[in-house]
Amino acid sequence: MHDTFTPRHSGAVAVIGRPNVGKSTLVNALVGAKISITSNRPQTTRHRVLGIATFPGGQLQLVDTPGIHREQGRRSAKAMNRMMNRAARNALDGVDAAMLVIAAGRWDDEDGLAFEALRKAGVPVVLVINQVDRLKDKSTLLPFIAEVTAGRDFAAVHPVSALKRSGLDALVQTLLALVPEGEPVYGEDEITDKSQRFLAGELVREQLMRQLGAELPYATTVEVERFEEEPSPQAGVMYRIDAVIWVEREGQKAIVIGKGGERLREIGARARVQMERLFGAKVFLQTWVRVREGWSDDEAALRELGYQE
Ligand SMILES: Nc1nc2c(ncn2[C@@H]2O[C@H](COP(=O)(O)OP(=O)(O)OP(=O)(O)O)[C@@H](O)[C@H]2O)c(=O)[nH]1
Repeated sequence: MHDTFTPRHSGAVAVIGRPNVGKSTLVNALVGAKISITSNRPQTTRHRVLGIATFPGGQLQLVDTPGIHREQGRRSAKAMNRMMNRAARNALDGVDAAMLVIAAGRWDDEDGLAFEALRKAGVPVVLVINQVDRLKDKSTLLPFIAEVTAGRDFAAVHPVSALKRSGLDALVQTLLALVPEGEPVYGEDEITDKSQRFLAGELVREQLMRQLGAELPYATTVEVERFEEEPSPQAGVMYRIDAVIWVEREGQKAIVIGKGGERLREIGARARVQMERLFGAKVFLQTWVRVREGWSDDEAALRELGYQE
């Protein structure tokens, strides 16, 4: 009740972490809907997706930043440091706080460099230790926290499980306290600044990654050619969605389609279920695979297909 008299807070929070630690799962859990795609294949996230999470105490605009903490191959520590500082400055422009997400029990030099870059950019950093549900021996958690936080001034440390949604309330309270006082920037029922059309494409891409795994050609993208909302006598509205999966070679097309078209059917069927859940309406989805040679090297083609690095 007395909440009415407490000022609300609102601000942007960057989500940073190595591939596969669970950033997208965390954003989805905080927002309460599926807006950022997840798979167990590293580097799933190619676009910055802003998740909007509104609570009684205020609103967090979550920026999923794939760039800053990417595996940099065998570069020297110095070059890597420079790159991270640059990436941090760009990605962090205008954010009020950052979450450095790690997986419980795992911390490496790259996490240390990311922390330094964040501190240099002047944002408070909350350490989010995700996947605590996977720890076999829970007594290892406290020594791990002690080791990671030694000499590093994190604004707060939160062990969580994004998958099981545990520890998230406390994390939200911390984040709200770190962002400035202010009224929500977005409406209460808004969950992302991305269009439904964009999200539909992402859900197809998620199924491609899940179902093809290592077989998936790197140069694959999804273009939503048609996205139409129609009145439906039974269900209010329904959506007609046509999605094209672009690959670079005929051989890759055969892989995506599968024997007798089985794989493509399965990809479409599962993506449709996810879309219906997200949009809360019936979806008719058609998917095609098309070949366009060399698109991944062609900047104009990339822009046309909706890439924004
Ligand atoms: N057990 C467990 N698994 C988790 C948890 N959070 C995420 N995962 C799993 O970890 C895998 C990677 O999760 P993502 O959310 O895609 O990871 P990400 O950090 O966004 O990955 P990129 O997009 O590649 O940067 C998925 O299979 C998730 O289901 C957690 O709290 N516990």
